[in-house]
Amino acid sequence: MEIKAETMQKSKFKRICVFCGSSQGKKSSYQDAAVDLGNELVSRNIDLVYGGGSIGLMGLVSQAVHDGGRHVIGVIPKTLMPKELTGETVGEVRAVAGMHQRKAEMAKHSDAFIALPGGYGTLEELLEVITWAQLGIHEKPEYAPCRESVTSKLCWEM
Ligand SMILES: C/C(=C\CNc1ncnc2c1ncn2[C@@H]1O[C@H](COP(=O)(O)O)[C@@H](O)[C@H]1O)CO
Repeated sequence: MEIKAETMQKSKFKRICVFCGSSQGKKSSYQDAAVDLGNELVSRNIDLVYGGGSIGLMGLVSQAVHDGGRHVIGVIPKTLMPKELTGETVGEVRAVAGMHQRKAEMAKHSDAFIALPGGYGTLEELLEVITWAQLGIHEKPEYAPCRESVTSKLCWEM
């Protein structure tokens, strides 16, 4: 299934959850995609929900959304804070007890999910929300970029 930007109405989503890597990845296009997506959310007046980390692609997308003046909610397990949070935090940080609560909290506060490049953690998070949709637990859409770069023309496929 492919959903083009033209079909995504500006006001359809208030908050989107972004799953992405805790590292920056091997290609600079991944980092570009994270910043571009952050800027795209800002241009559409969409707030961000994410895993709360300041490292990797998570750090880049959250910084872009925060810099653009949109609200950022980061949901992070207390035990992961020393590992995934370095330096200053952006936006609102919600500390939770564990990984399951993190995913539930991120899903609760989001109208849709987008996955950028990442590792096993990103894959796990995306697959979980897809399977929740399959089970009828939610009806929120999931998108993953169909290209390395999600620059001006947003083009998603799942
Ligand atoms: C549910 C549990 C383990 C399953 N593994 C993960 N579940 C949810 N999120 C995870 C898991 N492993 C890592 N993460 C987080 O994903 C983010 C991106 O990680 P990536 O590997 O760089 O893509 C990062 O915030 C990880 O913390 C435990 O019961």
